[in-house]
Amino acid sequence: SSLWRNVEPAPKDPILGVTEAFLADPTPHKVNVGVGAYRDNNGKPVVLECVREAERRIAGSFNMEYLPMGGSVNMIEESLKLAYGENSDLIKDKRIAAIQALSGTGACRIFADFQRRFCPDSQIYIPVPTWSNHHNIWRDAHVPQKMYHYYHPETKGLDFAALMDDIKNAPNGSFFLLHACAHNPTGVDPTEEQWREISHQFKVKGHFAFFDMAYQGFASGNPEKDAKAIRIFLEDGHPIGCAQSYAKNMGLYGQRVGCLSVVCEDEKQAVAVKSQLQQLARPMYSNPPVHGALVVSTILGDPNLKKLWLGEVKGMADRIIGMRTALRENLEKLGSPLSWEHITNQIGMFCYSGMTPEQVDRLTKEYHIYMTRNGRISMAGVTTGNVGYLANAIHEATK
Ligand SMILES: Cc1ncc(COP(=O)(O)O)c(CNOCC(=O)O)c1O
Repeated sequence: SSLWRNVEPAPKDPILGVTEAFLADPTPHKVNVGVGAYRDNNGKPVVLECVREAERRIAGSFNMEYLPMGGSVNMIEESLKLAYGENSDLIKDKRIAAIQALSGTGACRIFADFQRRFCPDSQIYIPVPTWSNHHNIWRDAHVPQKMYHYYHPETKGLDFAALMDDIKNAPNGSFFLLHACAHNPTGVDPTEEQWREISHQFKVKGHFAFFDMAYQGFASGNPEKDAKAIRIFLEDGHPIGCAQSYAKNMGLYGQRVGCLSVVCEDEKQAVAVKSQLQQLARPMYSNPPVHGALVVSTILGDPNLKKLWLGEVKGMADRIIGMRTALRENLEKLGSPLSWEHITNQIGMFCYSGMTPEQVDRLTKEYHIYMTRNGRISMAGVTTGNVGYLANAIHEATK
């Protein structure tokens, strides 16, 4: 139609574009360490046994009626216990407004729209670098973005001093987006002590913390440990916001299951806030899908299935941690002149290798290894079968 003549092709998504290029490559020994999705040691996607068992249990037993606008009550309850703790007083006092979201992306987006609607003059401080889609989400919510220092290129670790300066220099009551664990793309997380200092400074400044927790359990293998940053902020009395996702830690990528929660002053405020979160969902997609939420609440609601899940999520984390060690050791065995300590210091799905876009291009052209041009390696794509090949290519490209 002539109406769309001025519609330009959208720019390629930096992450999904890598997968397209990988799929188009006919080379048999090609390696995909681009997309952030777990793969087993044969490079294959994994459906957790706890998920298959939950599916078996619910098969034929649920109807196709609409969920309430806020989504599955059971899934929300289980999600809040996971993020805030089994014995959280905030849950007991009904101070948390929460809705089922379309995975982590949906949770971030509804929050961004909520922030825009109820704090129209606010901005959001986003770490440098961050998951590329964060910029799109708050842009489309019309919330102006500011950057805060996070990654330190020289040490390939956290630039804590610069981070604290930005927190101190931001206007009082600023909104900050924080990765709860397994920072994407750097794999660099503050230590527990650093989180305590950040929380203290947020208190002094009256800043608002919005935690994006897309990897709880997937980082260390222990969901309680991976929620430590949130628990520190809660102990300090911060009224945080939190986006949860079951894409990675339960392998429910395509089921789009997540939860958005906002800590309120009291039950009355939580009821009001929840009703407004639902109002944002209503014109966007009306209500969320049934199946994935039922899988999550079946697993988390059954002690045996939850135990099975805890073992499986630890298994995924352990495999990745093992590949970090293997990649680093292979590079050191090759006599690389560079330090690769950051490969094992970093945590979660990704290793921020420090390779330049040109070096990444060489890996792709000469070795058919695919990763985003920022040098981020999705460790889930590394296997005992390709780690030697990958190390050799990285060594050749960086020596
Ligand atoms: C920090 C963060 N938040 C949120 C999300 C949202 O994930 P989802 O909406 O699937 O729950 C993701 C998923 N990232 O996708 C993998 C990649 O970077 O290659 C994420 O990394």
